[in-house]
Amino acid sequence: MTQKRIVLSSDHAAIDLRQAIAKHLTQQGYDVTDIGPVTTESTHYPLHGKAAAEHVVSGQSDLGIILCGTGQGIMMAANKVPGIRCGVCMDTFSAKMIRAHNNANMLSIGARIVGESLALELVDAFLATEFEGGRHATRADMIEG
Ligand SMILES: O=C(CO)[C@H](O)[C@H](O)[C@H](O)COP(=O)(O)O
Repeated sequence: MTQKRIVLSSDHAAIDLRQAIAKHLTQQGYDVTDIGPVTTESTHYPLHGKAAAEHVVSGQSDLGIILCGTGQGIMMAANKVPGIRCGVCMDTFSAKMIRAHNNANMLSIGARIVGESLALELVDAFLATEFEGGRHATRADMIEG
């Protein structure tokens, strides 16, 4: 099944890259919900990671893409929400594999590490890949605890 509804969020470190991703996905026909923030005023990544994660687990979006300076802090915050499996990716192989093997429902990107061109490739790889299930479902289920 194609996952069409995508929620985006970030902290202040990733506003421009997040908006470029939103434009890219909208052009491809995805139903994008960008929950901000919209200014570069300093903010707190845990708030935005949690808000995007709750958008996914509540069923308002199928998948989420979140960003902060490194991608790490906002990923940690998202993963605290039960039902979220989020990984930070800097290469397209990982972006595919967190879907294929880990059934990740969120992707995190570090805007102070990854440029726009690679970020769009990461997003495309993540969204184009389906979970393979089988032995990977057994393992993904074990993560839920
Ligand atoms: O990368 C981050 C967390 O993993 C966030 O972007 C933080 O905001 C960063 O650590 C600190 O950024 P700041 O602009 O120096 O406040």
